[in-house]
Amino acid sequence: MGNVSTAVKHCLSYESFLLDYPWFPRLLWEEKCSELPKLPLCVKIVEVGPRDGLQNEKEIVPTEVKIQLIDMLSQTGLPVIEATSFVSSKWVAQMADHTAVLRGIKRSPDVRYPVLTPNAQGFQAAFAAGATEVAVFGSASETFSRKNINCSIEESLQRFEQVISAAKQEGIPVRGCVSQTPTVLQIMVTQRVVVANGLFYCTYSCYEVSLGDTIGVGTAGSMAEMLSDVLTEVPVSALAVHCHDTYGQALPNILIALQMGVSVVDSSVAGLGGCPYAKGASGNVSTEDVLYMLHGLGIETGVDMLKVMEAGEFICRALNRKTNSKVSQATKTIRPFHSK
Ligand SMILES: CC(C)(COP(=O)([O-])OP(=O)([O-])OC[C@H]1O[C@@H](n2cnc3c(N)ncnc32)[C@H](O)[C@@H]1OP(=O)([O-])[O-])[C@@H](O)C(=O)NCCC(=O)NCCSC(=O)C[C@@](C)(O)CC(=O)[O-]
Repeated sequence: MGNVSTAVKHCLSYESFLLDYPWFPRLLWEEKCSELPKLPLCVKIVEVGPRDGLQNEKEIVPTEVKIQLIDMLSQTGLPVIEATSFVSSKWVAQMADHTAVLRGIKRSPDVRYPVLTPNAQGFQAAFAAGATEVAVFGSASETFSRKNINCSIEESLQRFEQVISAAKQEGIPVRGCVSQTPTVLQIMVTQRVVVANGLFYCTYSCYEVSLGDTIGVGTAGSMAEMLSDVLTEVPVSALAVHCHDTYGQALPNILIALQMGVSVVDSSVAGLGGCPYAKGASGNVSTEDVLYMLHGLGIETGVDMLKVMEAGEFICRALNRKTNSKVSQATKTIRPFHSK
């Protein structure tokens, strides 16, 4: 029955299924189909490589390299590319060239380019530089909030209110990002008591909230538990997931989220990344690997995986390092299956 279940899952119609299993009754096929978790038909990928990916680089990456990376990504079909962040250069020197990056890129009319803005000062600078979308970012952990943005969760929510109200006046959409906590236990506790409230607050004003497993310790089980809690407060259409791959769990975690109805996934070209204020956190899940999984499931993204791989090769060459994308590593020797 196991093989049949797999076949049911991958068959678009009973008729095509019958070609392999001519003896299988229609009613049972329908029953099996209704038991399977439904996956979204389309997924929106939010590319975070140029910001989350590069912010942790020790050597300052030249502005032209950042611009070329974003320009290459703009040609791949990605609908959203997080371009940079308007944070303090004393905190994250790598993002000090935010204005030059935002002004230097060739914007595609089909792509949105959100930038991170932690406070009103960041918003004003981003707006002056021509940002047309911003993102606020907070945390479900008091400790991480202080380490990352130097304030308590409550203070951060007040700052977001200022950003959101200024953005609204200018007609600029705001995304929200919520980072999780450093240990599994804290995650389980704070997700219930803080994230749900924080998210409710954010979704009130943000068009979408990205739930970050910042240090990549989540499992399929904790993702399911966290999402079912959050979904009691927030509609699934307002949620995205942002998984780091520290423990190699990012893809299963994303798959669980998809099965629970989430259809927006943050990822980073070549798996670049890590948060400067989350020690030990490895890169984000790679965009190439997410695309390979999604396309393998028959889920549309509108993104050309081979072009993303080219952008990945470009940035890895510029950084003089190997890609973290398993798909890119594998396709150096093996032709890709799902090369859409
Ligand atoms: C939030 C602040 C600015 C507070 O920093 P602060 O020091 O508490 O700010 P302050 O208000 O006390 O001001 C101190 C100085 O900072 C300046 N300042 C104040 N605001 C700004 C600004 N926006 N841009 C530039 N400069 C700013 C301000 O002008 C002043 O300058 P001074 O008078 O000393 O010369 C600081 O803590 C900061 O920049 N933190 C950045 C943290 C960061 O970028 N972390 C990485 C991104 S989050 C992430 O990666 C997680 C995520 C989103 O991807 C999700 C996941 O992975 O799960």
